[in-house]
Order: sequence, then C-alpha cells, then structure tokens
Amino acid sequence: MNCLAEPGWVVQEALAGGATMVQFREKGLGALTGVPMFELACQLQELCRHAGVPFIINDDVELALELDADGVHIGQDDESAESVRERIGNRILGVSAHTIEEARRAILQGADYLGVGPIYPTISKDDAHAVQGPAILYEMRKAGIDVPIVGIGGITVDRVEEVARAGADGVAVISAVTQTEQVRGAVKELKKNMVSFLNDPIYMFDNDSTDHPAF
Ligand SMILES: Cc1ncc(COP(=O)(O)OP(=O)(O)O)c(N)n1
Ligand SMILES: Cc1ncsc1CCOP(=O)(O)O
Ligand SMILES: [Mg+2]
Repeated sequence: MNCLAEPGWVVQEALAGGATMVQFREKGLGALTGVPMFELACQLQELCRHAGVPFIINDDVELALELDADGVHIGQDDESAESVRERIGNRILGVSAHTIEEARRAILQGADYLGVGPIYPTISKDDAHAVQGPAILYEMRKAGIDVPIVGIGGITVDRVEEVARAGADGVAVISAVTQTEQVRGAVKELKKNMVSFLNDPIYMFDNDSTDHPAF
C-alpha cells in the first residue's frame, strides 16, 4: 500500500468513512513480502471482518485461499479468470477490463464485477494502460455490459461524479485515500459525490444513466 500513514489506521479510517470494499494490493517498490506481508494482510482482514466489509486480494490467489478472503481481483496479465473462478468457488471475482471484448470475456469466465481504467492519469501504477477517460464506461454500458463496474485510476473527490454519470457503479481509489491525512472525510466525500447526481433533475427525467451525450 502506498500509505502516508500506517496502513491499519488508513483502513480503519476508510471503513469509518463508509468504504464498502477493501483490496489488499501489496506490490511495487518497497512492497512487503513473506511473513510481514502475510501479517499485514491478516491485520487488515480482521478490521474489514469487524466492519462487515469484503476484503479481497489483488493478484495472489494462493494468499486469498490461505486467508479465506472474500475474493480476488485479477487483471489481463494475471492468471485467467476462468481458472481463478474454478479455484475460488463462489468468492468475489473482480477482473480488470480495458475494452468491451475483455469485459465480455471476463463476464463469460465468471467475473462478478469489472475494474475499468485508468480513467484518468494515475501515479499509483507504473505499468498502467493508456488513460481511457470516462467515455469507456459509457461505451461499455451502451454495449450492454451490465455487471457492476468500478472505475479506477486518478479518481478524486472532484472527478467521481463524472465517473458515476458515465456509468460506473463504484470507484476504486489509492491516492485519494492514502495520500491524505483526512482519510475518513475523503471516503465520505467520494461516496457523497458518487450518488449526488441521482438527485439531478436531468438524470431523474432521463432515468437512464447510459444516455449521456456528453460522452
Ligand atoms: C478494482 C480494480 N480494478 C483494476 C485493478 C488493476 O488490476 P491489474 O490490471 O491486474 O493491475 P494490478 O493492480 O495488479 O497492478 C485493480 N487492482 N483493482
Ligand atoms: C491499480 C490500478 N489499475 C489501474 S489504475 C490503478 C491505480 C489507481 O490508483 P490511483 O487511485 O492512485 O490513481
Ligand atoms: Mg493484477
């Protein structure tokens, strides 16, 4: 985790702010490995368990099974979704998708939700794909992709409404909650802005979040 503060505190504050899912993504420069990594995962899992929030593991199916985690998130360069689905049974399976084709394949192979991005430039992933903009979300919805979609990549409190309007059901963030001392407040704001457009009269009369000509 790219946390300014101690990861346990960050997760606790994020949960207090209303985070609805936590992903353990321990990779990159300076990442913990072995026992320290396992112990951190256990500590964070316990916090999520206490809060009744799903705790999912990025990339590492072995770790997810060992911890009896709630799920796994994999990308296009990780083990195939089909094989992970087989290994994790009915645990949550999230799959990264960058195109409509990848999205359709992931769903056929058992994805419960899709992670789509980077929507905006990100400082948190060196090998991220090209920035896609919110339009990709709109395009996926227009193509009939109807599983939950989580937008990811460079999403901030000020950008979350645009992401929701384009068709995302949720957002996944790293820096917006790890590079601030106001973790709880940031999560509250993200959540508030995620749903604020539901009260927008244009949206209400239109009543179809996929029908936004701006995208
Ligand atoms: C919710 C969510 N969406 C996308 C990703 C990215 O997964 P991946 O493409 O496998 O990249 P890494 O995170 O493994 O570097 C994600 N982790 N979570
Ligand atoms: C893991 C991942 N996958 C696509 S962008 C990204 C990083 C998201 O981090 P941030 O919210 O700091 O841009
Ligand atoms: Mg991955």
